[in-house]
Amino acid sequence: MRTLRPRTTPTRRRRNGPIAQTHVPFVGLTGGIAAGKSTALEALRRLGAATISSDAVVHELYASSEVRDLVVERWGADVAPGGTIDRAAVAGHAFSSPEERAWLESLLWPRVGARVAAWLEQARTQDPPPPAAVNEVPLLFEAGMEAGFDATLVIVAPEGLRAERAGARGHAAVAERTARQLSQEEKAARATYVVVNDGSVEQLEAKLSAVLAKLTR
Ligand SMILES: CC(C)(COP(=O)(O)OP(=O)(O)OC[C@H]1O[C@@H](n2cnc3c(N)ncnc32)[C@H](O)[C@@H]1O)[C@@H](O)C(=O)NCCC(=O)NCCS
Ligand SMILES: Nc1ncnc2c1ncn2[C@@H]1O[C@H](COP(=O)(O)OP(=O)(O)OP(=O)(O)O)[C@@H](O)[C@H]1O
Repeated sequence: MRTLRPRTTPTRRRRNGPIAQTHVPFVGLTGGIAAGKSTALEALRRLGAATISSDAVVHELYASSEVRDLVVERWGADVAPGGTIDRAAVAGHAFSSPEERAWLESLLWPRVGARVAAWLEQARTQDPPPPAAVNEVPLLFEAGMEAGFDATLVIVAPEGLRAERAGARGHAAVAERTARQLSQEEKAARATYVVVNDGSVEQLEAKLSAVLAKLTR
């Protein structure tokens, strides 16, 4: 995927002072299935960060006729009953073979990258600047995207808790998705920051607040 760093560092005029250089760190948030990525992203939003989820962008893209029509052309009208994409049906095709999965990823990832780049440019003009601009990207390391971020943050959770939460979700093809992902340990080893989500949401938020403090120090 493309690098999302801006070409210039924005400048900002302080209310009673000279022009200040600001740099809003661009943070990639990732983790395994049901580790708590979205819960962490929401907590970071409450803590003042600008946030965007690549999963949510993918879901928006399916609502566009361009993406819907390309998916229907490949896998047939059954994946969009009544003209609306059925993501479980798409998952059934996408995870049926590495070729089908690669086709879907090559369709979506460049479009997600373009939307995130536009969002980042906008987030960096916010006044006051947010403490960080955080992008939740499930396949951050698998896609080799880490160089595009100022820092990466991995959410990990005990395997049992994750399995329980993933089961409750009812996603299609969970085993096939997991097989395409690095293990939690591998993700954690590559990360700038690791947060263990093994307590309450409030405890998770406190740990994320400490990470934000380190980022902005
Ligand atoms: C397969 C799809 C239709 C399933 O939709 P669904 O609503 O069931 O799941 P959702 O999009 O919310 O994703 C949930 C989780 O599944 C896992 N997952 C999604 N896509 C992939 C993938 N290509 N490989 C491995 N795991 C994946 C991630 O852990 C993600 O957080 C959808 O995930 C998709 O279009 N994926 C391909 C694009 C992609 O790679 N997205 C992830 C990074 S941008
Ligand atoms: N600390 C926590 N306490 C209680 N429930 C939690 C906690 N963290 C996450 N959950 C719950 O676990 C489920 C999975 O969390 P979440 O959706 O944040 O994970 P995810 O990594 O984004 O999942 P996915 O891979 O499906 O996109 C959700 O129902 C969420 O509400």
